[in-house]
Amino acid sequence: MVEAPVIQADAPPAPPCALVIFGASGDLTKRLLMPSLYNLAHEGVLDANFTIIGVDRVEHDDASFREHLTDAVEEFGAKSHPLDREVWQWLISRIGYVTGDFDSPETYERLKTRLADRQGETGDANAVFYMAVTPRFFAPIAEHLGAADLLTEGENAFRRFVVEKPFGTDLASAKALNARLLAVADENQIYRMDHFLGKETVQNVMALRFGNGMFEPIWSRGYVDHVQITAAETVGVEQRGRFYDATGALRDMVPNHIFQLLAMVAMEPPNSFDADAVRTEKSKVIQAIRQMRLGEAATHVVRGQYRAGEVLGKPVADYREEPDVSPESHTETFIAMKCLIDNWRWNGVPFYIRTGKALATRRTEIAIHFKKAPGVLFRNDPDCELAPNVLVIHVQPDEGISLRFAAKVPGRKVRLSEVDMDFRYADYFQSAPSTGYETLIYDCLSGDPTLFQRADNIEAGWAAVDPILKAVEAGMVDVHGYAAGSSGPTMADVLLAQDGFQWLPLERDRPR
Ligand SMILES: NC(=O)C1=CN([C@@H]2O[C@H](COP(=O)(O)OP(=O)(O)OC[C@H]3O[C@@H](n4cnc5c(N)ncnc54)[C@H](OP(=O)(O)O)[C@@H]3O)[C@@H](O)[C@H]2O)C=CC1
Ligand SMILES: O=C1O[C@H](COP(=O)(O)O)[C@@H](O)[C@H](O)[C@H]1O
Repeated sequence: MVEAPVIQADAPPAPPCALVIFGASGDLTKRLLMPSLYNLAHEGVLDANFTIIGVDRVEHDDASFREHLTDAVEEFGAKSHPLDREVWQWLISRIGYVTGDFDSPETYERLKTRLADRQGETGDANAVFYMAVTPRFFAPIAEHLGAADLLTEGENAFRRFVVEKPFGTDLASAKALNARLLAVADENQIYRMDHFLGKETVQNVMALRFGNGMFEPIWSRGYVDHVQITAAETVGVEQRGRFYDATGALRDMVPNHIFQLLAMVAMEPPNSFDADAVRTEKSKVIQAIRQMRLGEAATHVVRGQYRAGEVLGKPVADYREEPDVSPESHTETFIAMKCLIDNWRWNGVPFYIRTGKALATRRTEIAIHFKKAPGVLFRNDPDCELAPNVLVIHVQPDEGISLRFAAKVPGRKVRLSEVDMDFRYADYFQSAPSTGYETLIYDCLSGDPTLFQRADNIEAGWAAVDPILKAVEAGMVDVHGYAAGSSGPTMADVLLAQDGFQWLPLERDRPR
């Protein structure tokens, strides 16, 4: 094996372990997992006895798999910094491969032999099994691992597995999947991935709320008017038409990513950063999202589908002409909805959500709109219209936090204007190149499940979404066309207008 290069890390190395990747020849491994592992190696936080074992039906031996990965990493770069050959050699020398079918017990016997050989060489029996596979294999692979006795933990050896998304397609299927996984492993061995939780700004919500004295006292229905959560993408469905047309924006984004953002903003302070303390608070708030009655979905939910248009100067086809999408498709590529949270803190405060593809700009943000100040002093002055204060957490791109408030325009007459106080991560901190998976992989290797979804988090998300899925199935929520490159269907504006609000514009400058 190649010796570890000396690189500065701000965290201790994760314990030694074999990372077994099912789906090792697939897209996720190539595009995100390997670049992330490279970045972790570059940071110096992988143990000298760290090993990767790929499992896939695509024929490879160790050498040809290493070559395949080297080509892939060259192709994608190490996600924003030039490849350091020394680090890559260090990592690649720890990679092996098992060819096999996920449905065949022999695959797991070969894997077992491989893990036993590694244990003989290194004295370490830790293993993490990463399911970078299509969801129909999540439960079967876990069951095969259980049957092959690969999930039994020793006194000094952990056995964990990571499950990718999507986790179920509704509440019933998510429960069924949880039941099958929990039949072969304990909850603390299961790491359900939600890559939004790996985003630095999402994690920063807890620092903002609980590490400062000034925000939490005003973080409730007494001061907050409403909250807007946006996850706008410029990309269309690209090559994922088959998956996306059967899924839609609601299932793809809301019960997982968007509700995780909502939970970060709306949960009660946990009594520690212990994983279960945090995840219990998240579950509580997601469970408190009011479940819509069938008829309510028509007024609280807007679905959209993109039509031909132009995004960032490039033509985009009508969604129904995208590869592997039905020409009659009614699947939504955009969804906006109003959520109410039935708890003491948030009673009566609407949380508006919108997410969609082929929109004018890429922007993920959480905007807390505060109640207006009493207008007594300025009530007769047309130059002094009071606007609400808005705190925006910019999740991506250009991560940061900004606060909008009113200031006097210089001059003899009193006039008010809105100004922004703006914190940008990039101005203060140097961040390491990242795919977004590094923190999550490191945490899983280190045994910290805080940023992974517990079974009850997932089920709570689906429970809030299920009534909407039923209303859609019953044909009660139409799908409205919107031009690619726009801000979504106009009905999304109506959704807020009927409550007297407006979305923050998707296309707006953030002054420096
Ligand atoms: N790709 C991405 O950017 C992202 C993916 N994900 C999730 O990651 C997971 C994997 O996605 P992705 O990498 O795109 O999928 P891929 O289809 O690219 O990769 C899956 C791999 O598993 C192999 N495979 C399929 N069936 C078997 C079998 N019976 N036995 C052995 N090997 C088999 C496939 O081989 P073959 O090609 O021959 O079928 C392929 O190499 C999914 O859950 C997805 O939702 C999540 C976020 C982003
Ligand atoms: O999980 C998914 O997320 C991406 C958006 O993630 P981001 O990190 O690029 O913002 C989305 O495009 C995809 O449809 C969905 O499956």
